[in-house]
Amino acid sequence: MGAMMSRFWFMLFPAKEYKIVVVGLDNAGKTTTLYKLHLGEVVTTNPTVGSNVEELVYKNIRFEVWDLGGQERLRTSWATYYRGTHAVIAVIDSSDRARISIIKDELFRLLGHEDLQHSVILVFANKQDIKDAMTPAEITDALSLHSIKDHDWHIQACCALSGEGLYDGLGWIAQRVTGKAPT
Ligand SMILES: Nc1nc2c(ncn2[C@@H]2O[C@H](COP(=O)(O)OP(=O)(O)OP(=O)(O)O)[C@@H](O)[C@H]2O)c(=O)[nH]1
Ligand SMILES: [Mg+2]
Repeated sequence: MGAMMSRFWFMLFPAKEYKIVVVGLDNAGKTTTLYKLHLGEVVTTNPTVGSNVEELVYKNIRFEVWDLGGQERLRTSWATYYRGTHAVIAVIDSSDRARISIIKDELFRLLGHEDLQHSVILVFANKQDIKDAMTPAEITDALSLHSIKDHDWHIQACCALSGEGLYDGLGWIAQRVTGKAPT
């Protein structure tokens, strides 16, 4: 009876789901991040063409997470995923110094999009396990994150292979989108 009641309740009042889009250049580690969070495992990835979408539940909060392909020819289609987005995760390959200015340009283009006006921005400084990876402070400077005034943003060091830092980042998003302190 209890299960039936809770099912009925859920049908009447479905729990809110928050939408996250995951962007970043090809090879940044977006798909690895999504599946490490979803399955708790490192999956073998191929470059994403189009998108992957999975539901994550974290601290009773449901997220619909869209992982987008980062190759240059695919970036123009990122905007087709933006509507209804509560949070953007920008995954950075912290060892890819040569292309940090490219993702900076993509990030600022995205910040100007009207469908993301109310979205919060989490930057994952991924691949911290690689020797000589840029630190979060270096990436903050390189991306001019302090110049972002119209969006709430946060940078989190992480390693998608070990999972280190991923839940800290998701916790920040959870707290920002629900307005509640994490429990
Ligand atoms: N050393 C290291 N390698 C990582 C890490 N995260 C991901 N990788 C590797 O980076 C490569 C690319 O990872 P993907 O997750 O496929 O990258 P992506 O951002 O989804 O790439 P696209 O789908 O092409 O946009 C894979 O070989 C991953 O194993 C990390 O934290 N450290
Ligand atoms: Mg991918």
